Amino acid sequence: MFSLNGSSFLNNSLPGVPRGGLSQSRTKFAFPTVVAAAVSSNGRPGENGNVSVLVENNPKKETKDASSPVVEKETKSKVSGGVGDVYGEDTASEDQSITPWTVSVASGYPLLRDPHYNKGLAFTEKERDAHYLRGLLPPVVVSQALQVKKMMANIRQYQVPLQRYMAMMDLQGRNERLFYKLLIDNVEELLPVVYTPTVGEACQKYGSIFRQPQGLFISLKEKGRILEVLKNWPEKKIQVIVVTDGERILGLGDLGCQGMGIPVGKLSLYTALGGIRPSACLPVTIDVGTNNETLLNDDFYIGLRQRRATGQEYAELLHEFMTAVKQNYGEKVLIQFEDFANHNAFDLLAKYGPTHLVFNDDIQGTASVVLAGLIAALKLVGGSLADHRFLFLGAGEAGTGIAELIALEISKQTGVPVEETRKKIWLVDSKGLIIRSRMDTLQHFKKPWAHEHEPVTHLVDAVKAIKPTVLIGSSGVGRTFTKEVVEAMSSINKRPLILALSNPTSQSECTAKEAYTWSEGRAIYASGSPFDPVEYNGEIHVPGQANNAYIFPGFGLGLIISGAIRVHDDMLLAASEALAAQVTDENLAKGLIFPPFSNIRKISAQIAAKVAAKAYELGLATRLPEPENLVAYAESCMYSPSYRSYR
Ligand SMILES: O=C([O-])CC(=O)C(=O)O
Ligand SMILES: [Mg+2]
Repeated sequence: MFSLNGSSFLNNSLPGVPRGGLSQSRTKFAFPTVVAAAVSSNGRPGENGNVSVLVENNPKKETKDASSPVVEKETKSKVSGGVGDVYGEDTASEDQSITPWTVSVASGYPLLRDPHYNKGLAFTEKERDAHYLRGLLPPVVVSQALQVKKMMANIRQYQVPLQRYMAMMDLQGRNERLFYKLLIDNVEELLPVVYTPTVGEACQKYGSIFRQPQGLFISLKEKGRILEVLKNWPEKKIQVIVVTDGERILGLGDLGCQGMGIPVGKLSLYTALGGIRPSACLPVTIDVGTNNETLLNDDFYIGLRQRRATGQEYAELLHEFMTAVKQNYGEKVLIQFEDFANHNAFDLLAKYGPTHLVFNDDIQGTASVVLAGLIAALKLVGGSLADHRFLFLGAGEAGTGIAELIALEISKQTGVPVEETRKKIWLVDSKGLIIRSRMDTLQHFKKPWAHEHEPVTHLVDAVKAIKPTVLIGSSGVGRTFTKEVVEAMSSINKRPLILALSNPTSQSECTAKEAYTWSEGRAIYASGSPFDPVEYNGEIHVPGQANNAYIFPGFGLGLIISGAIRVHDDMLLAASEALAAQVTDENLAKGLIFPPFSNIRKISAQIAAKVAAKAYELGLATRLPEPENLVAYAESCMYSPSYRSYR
């Protein structure tokens, strides 16, 4: 698509195209060779309400001669009662080639089918006249507020979470602004639907519930052509890409191509919670195969039916992708790696950190969120971070990422080198406590955590030996904080801090109820997936949700508004401090070490401001001059889902 700029064009018809669109005039206008759109300054057709005329077509692979007007070919359909079949579509047999070029006009019927501009029953009388909608809608005109009310009532009727998810995805594909309005206004209720935990089940069943494709699929078949594939995406001004290769979806393992639900879900949070425009978000799934036998044998599987490519073949595809992204979208596009397996996640971050604006949510996002929770929790348990001892179950992306950020923060606070502060932090993996004697066989990202100690195999024994004040689960394996483990934590600490981070709910190390019951109401508990409040001995305990969703949307917004070109660890620390500062005494009194999600857009603006300030301080920001009030600036940049008026 190329843009025809100029304001007069926005208000008038395309040359040769009657106002009101091609759909009403197909017999007069055949095979337009011009692909044109009313494009506003942000590259999005009519984003500012200029939806007068939008024509898109794809005559690239034109097989017919554009100069021979098809209209003159008197083809009469034999299928549907002799209606003119000017394109020969109905009369062609199934094995006959025809050109599938389409003409869509953001007016009349196609306007109702375009999720970016559709408002459904909220189109005003004036808009119905101006955009040829008369008769295409029932007479009533309703407000967006009423549409929200109706959709929420509809969604609440579904008892099965996956049905709610599908209803939300359908809405996103039908009326984007209404989708975001719903999500923003009902964030606490709908986050678990479009995101963790339901998105996990959606990915597991993605093939069977697949309807409209969402996002960009880049498979081994596209090797050598990734730049071309990026150009197929309809939006040109991309600011955030979330990419997965589906190898470690939440704690559910390898879901191959069906991991697409994750980038789609994360990006809808970028918009709803962080205010990034939906048109600037690009979900990507890289399909290099799957080692999941169930999926390989599933008729409905949507991905490549082969085992995962590894080594050079994998690295080359990823490198082509990273190069093409920078070439197509420039230096300032944020690439968020999501749910890659450990063996690739660390390497990708290390490899592309110096050359691209990359962020690994599972390593860095989780770390920043958990550190924020710990900083807030200090007000309940006392002392400084350096006074605490930390024990992790799980030494993968989340575990080692959190551990490193804690060590870094303690080092900043105390001036003690990070090599020393790491000694306050112990990790247990599937083979037991990570200790010096295991050094030779440890993966590189575990090595900094190998301290001097006797071998310990079981978590409960590690708790007894290390005597941690904080226990963090990040192994992706559910039900591992047993009664014995929680009791051991509670016998050592007056207020044991227990974080069960693995997702979705089925993989949680222990439930909120278990943590409160087994600690006799003393635990300070937060989990990756949400749990309801729990009553124990007449007292209500509210579990916090230690989920990345607190940080990445605001973090990304901060990078974008400052025009940052690289991510720096100090930005993660700044984000943690900004989030921790949002936890009120009232929250803490309920045992909550994270603020409620209901305030998340305000929180995101605070995080964005601190991250942007750090980018300026570090000389990594390119948007100059630095805005005076970064919070106000962040807020002013945020997308609002209210309908625009169409002239
Ligand atoms: O998606 C979430 O809820 C958090 C996350 O990144 C993960 O568990 O991989
Ligand atoms: Mg993740």
